[in-house]
Amino acid sequence: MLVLTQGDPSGIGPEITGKSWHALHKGGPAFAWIGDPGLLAAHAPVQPIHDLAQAGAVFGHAVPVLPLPLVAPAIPGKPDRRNGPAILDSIRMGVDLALRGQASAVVTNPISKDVVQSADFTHPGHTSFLAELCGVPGQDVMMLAGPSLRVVPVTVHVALRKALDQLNTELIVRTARTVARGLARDFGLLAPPRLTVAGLNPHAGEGGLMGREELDIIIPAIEILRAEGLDVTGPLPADTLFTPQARSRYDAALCMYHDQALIPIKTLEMDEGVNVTLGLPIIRTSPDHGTAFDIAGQGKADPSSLCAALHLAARLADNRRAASTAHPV
Ligand SMILES: NC(=O)C1=CN([C@@H]2O[C@H](COP(=O)(O)OP(=O)(O)OC[C@H]3O[C@@H](n4cnc5c(N)ncnc54)[C@H](O)[C@@H]3O)[C@@H](O)[C@H]2O)C=CC1
Ligand SMILES: NCC(=O)COP(=O)(O)O
Repeated sequence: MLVLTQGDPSGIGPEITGKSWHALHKGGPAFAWIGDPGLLAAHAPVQPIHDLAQAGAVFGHAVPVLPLPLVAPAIPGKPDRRNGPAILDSIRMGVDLALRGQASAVVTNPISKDVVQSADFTHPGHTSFLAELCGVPGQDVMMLAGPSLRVVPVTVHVALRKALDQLNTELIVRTARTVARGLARDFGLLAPPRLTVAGLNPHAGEGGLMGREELDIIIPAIEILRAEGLDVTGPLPADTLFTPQARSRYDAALCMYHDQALIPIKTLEMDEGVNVTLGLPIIRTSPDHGTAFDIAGQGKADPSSLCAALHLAARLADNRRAASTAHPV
């Protein structure tokens, strides 16, 4: 059974959850929602449950809901910081159920990073928060996966200036190892994963003429990874890395900063793109888009990416279970 967090209650999460249930309630994958039942009731039939084990019997006729009431009314398009703790509690509860083996995976609805910030919560999104909750801080890797492209931002939610300072050989090596393992174990790639690494500078630095990061940081990382037996190409100029021909030559592209990775996947596969967190002891996926406050409450939200996230979570969980049965740790 998958668990789905409520996300920001003023965004499109409730609407796309209801639409996803309508699309999936006959054939699955089945999920239980962790949130305020009243929030979802406008979009689908709901049935509160007290134990996740009850969810399977409910999913065919209603969304099973593990109730987590909001403190402030959820007004579409008008996020309210008072609901921040409930948004975070939904994520905590989902992770806890997955860590205890009761949920097969956690799927998260979008949150506004800004709305949940407080003295106690300074994560720039789910990804590093999930790693902390799972007891593996710093081991999280963000991947955006679609039918024809998988991208991994090596530096993530940080100002571009700071991203350049954060980039180092060790970070690229560590990220690539996690990606290779995730592709083999969770995505079930049968052949050794083919990774490619984007350059940072125009024309991948043009031999140092347009920047030295390729020579000083990226090439040394690629050499370490190749010495470990990984299939890694690069650094390749980012401007031609996402053409159809180029995409056919790799299983995942490591990108040096957030937008280098997310612009191509959202342009090519906004509807089917899924955000996956690698490096965790649990499976977590999410739609690739955000809270879409601008259209919340208008009935216009497209549930495709959430449906894709639910399908992918179920597939990754099956693959990981099969891999752990074949190679018990
Ligand atoms: N996984 C997560 O929790 C994510 C959260 N965010 C957060 O979401 C908030 C808004 O971010 P934006 O950059 O505005 O991105 P956004 O993805 O929320 O919206 C960008 C544009 O795409 C449209 N859009 C997004 N999803 C759609 C859907 N399912 N159906 C139809 N149209 C859709 C929106 O209406 C908007 O015009 C920010 O606070 C950001 O941090 C952004 C990405 C992922
Ligand atoms: N740009 C991706 C994004 O904002 C999702 O981040 P996270 O909440 O999954 O860490």
